Amino acid sequence: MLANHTHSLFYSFLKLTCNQQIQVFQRSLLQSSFSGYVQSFSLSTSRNHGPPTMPPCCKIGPSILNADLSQILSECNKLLSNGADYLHLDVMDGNFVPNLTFGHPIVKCLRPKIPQAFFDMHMMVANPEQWVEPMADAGANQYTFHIEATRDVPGLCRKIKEAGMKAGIGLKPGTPIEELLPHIDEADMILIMTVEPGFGGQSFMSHMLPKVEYLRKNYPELDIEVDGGVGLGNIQSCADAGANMIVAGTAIIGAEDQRYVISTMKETVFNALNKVHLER
Ligand SMILES: O=C(CO)[C@@H](O)[C@H](O)COP(=O)(O)O
Repeated sequence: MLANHTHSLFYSFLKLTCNQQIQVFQRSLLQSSFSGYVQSFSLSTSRNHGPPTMPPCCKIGPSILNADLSQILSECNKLLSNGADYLHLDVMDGNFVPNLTFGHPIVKCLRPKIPQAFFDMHMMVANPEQWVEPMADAGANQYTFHIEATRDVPGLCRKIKEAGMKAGIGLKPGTPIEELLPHIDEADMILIMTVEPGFGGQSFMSHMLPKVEYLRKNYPELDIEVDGGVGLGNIQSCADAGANMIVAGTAIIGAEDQRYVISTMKETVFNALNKVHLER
C-alpha cells in the first residue's frame, strides 16, 4: 500500500518541470533531517566553484533515428506523450559520419506541429558552422556539434548562443576528455558518445563511462548526455557514472511500452543523481 503510494507520488513528481522538481526536492529535504544541507544550497550557476547547489535535472531524450521516418510527426508525438522530455534529432552528412539522415528542412516542418518540443540537434557534420543559422531559423533549441569537426570551439559556441540556441559539445569515443576541458564553460551541455557516431542499434561502450564520471565529479551541475546503445540493461551504470541527459534510440523506439522504458530510465537517473548529491 505504502509502496504503491510512493510509486504514484514519484510519477507525479516526474511530470513536474525542472524548477518545480527543485522546489519539491528542497521542501522534502527541509522536512527531513537534512535541513543543514539545504541551507548551503544556492541557485548559483557557477560550474565548479564552492559547494554544489542542486543536482542537475534528469531528462530522457529519445533518438528518432531508428523510428519510421515516413511517420516522423506521429513518432515524435508518441514519444512526447509517453513522457519524453526532449527529442534528440540526429543530423548526418555522409562525410563526418558514413551515413545520411535529414537537416533543417525537417526541423522547420516539425516545429509548428509540435511547438512545445525541445529539439536537441546532434550535428554529426563536417562543417558545423554552416548549419547554425538555418537550424536556429528552423526552430532548433540545442545545437550539439562534435569537437572533432571544428578548429574554433569557443567561436562556434558563441555563434550558436547568439543565434538563440543552447550549445552542446560532443565527443567521439576515441577523443580524450582532456581536449574538452578548456571548453567546458563555453558549453551548455557535454555529449559523451557511447558508440561510434553514425548508426543506431550499436552496442554500448561501457569504457566511455569514466569520461562521464570524471565530468560529474568535477562539474556537479553540468548537463552530461550519453548517447549510443543505452537501454534498460545499462541505464544504472550511466546513472551511477553521473549522466543526467539520456539519449536512447532502439531501446525506446522498439519498446512495446515506451512509457515504461522512459519512466524507468528517468527514475533510475533521478535516484542516482540525488543519492550522490546527498552524500556530498
Ligand atoms: O547518434 C547516434 C548514433 O550516431 C545515436 O543517437 C543513436 O541513434 C542512438 O540509437 P541507439 O544506439 O540508442 O539505438
